Amino acid sequence: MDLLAQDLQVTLEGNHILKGVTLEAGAGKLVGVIGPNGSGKSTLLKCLYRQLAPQGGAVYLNGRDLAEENRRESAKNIGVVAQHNDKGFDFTVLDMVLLGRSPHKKPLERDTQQDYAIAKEALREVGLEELAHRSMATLSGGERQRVILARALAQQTPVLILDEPTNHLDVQYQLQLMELVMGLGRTVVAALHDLNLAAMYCQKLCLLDGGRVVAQGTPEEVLTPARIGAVYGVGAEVVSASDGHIRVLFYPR
Ligand SMILES: Nc1ncnc2c1ncn2[C@@H]1O[C@H](COP(=O)(O)OP(=O)(O)OP(=O)(O)O)[C@@H](O)[C@H]1O
Repeated sequence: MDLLAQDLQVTLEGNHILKGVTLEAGAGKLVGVIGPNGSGKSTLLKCLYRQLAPQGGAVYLNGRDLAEENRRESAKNIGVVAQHNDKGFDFTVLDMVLLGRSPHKKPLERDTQQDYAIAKEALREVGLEELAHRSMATLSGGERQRVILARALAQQTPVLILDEPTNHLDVQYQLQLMELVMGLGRTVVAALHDLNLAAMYCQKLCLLDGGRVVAQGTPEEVLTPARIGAVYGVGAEVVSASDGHIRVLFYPR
């Protein structure tokens, strides 16, 4: 599915946070949203998954304005891994992942064998099938993050919105998660702090600064030393790695 955010304007408590942000994620593409702290990445993502209604502009899914769809319909199309996953400590891991099935069911409808099979498969994909019956309260931060991804996978949506999905993950799981997400063939928009993960896995990057898009394009087009210096205030060197992707080295100024 094709996702288009067009000219989004968001003002929160009198502060103009998004100032005309346009972002397009073509079907099956992995698009990274990057930018310094406070640049508006989470705010943009919240508009995409409808936690926030922009004061101006609109979000279109395959050309249809999301604001005109009911939320249940949107939840069948858009899965989310948000930044603060501090709810649901009373749940087991499997129950948490089964919640991903709820947009596909009627209110109070019981989970079917198929729901269980989908939830278990999602747990297997994130490497946590052995923790299915553990309480969420006993998990490490990284394990919890992977459960939340499994819940979004179990939702089986064509679009995934991920807000710093590699938060809390060690380097092995960071790479595993990005490989998994890339291999899904779904439309993914992910806010990422790690510019090297962004360069390795995203087909397209959207760089935000002060609530505006300052560059959009391939990692090679967006991640230039001059632009990184201007936006992040650090020295940077961009090198070609043996895997064919660029990497950025950082230096204090
Ligand atoms: N509810 C709110 N009321 C007022 N200001 C807000 C609100 N939510 C966010 N902001 C402000 O909007 C700006 C953008 O925040 P946002 O969380 O989108 O940035 P971000 O790029 O995701 O940052 P980070 O990398 O630190 O997670 C920040 O200055 C933040 O303080």
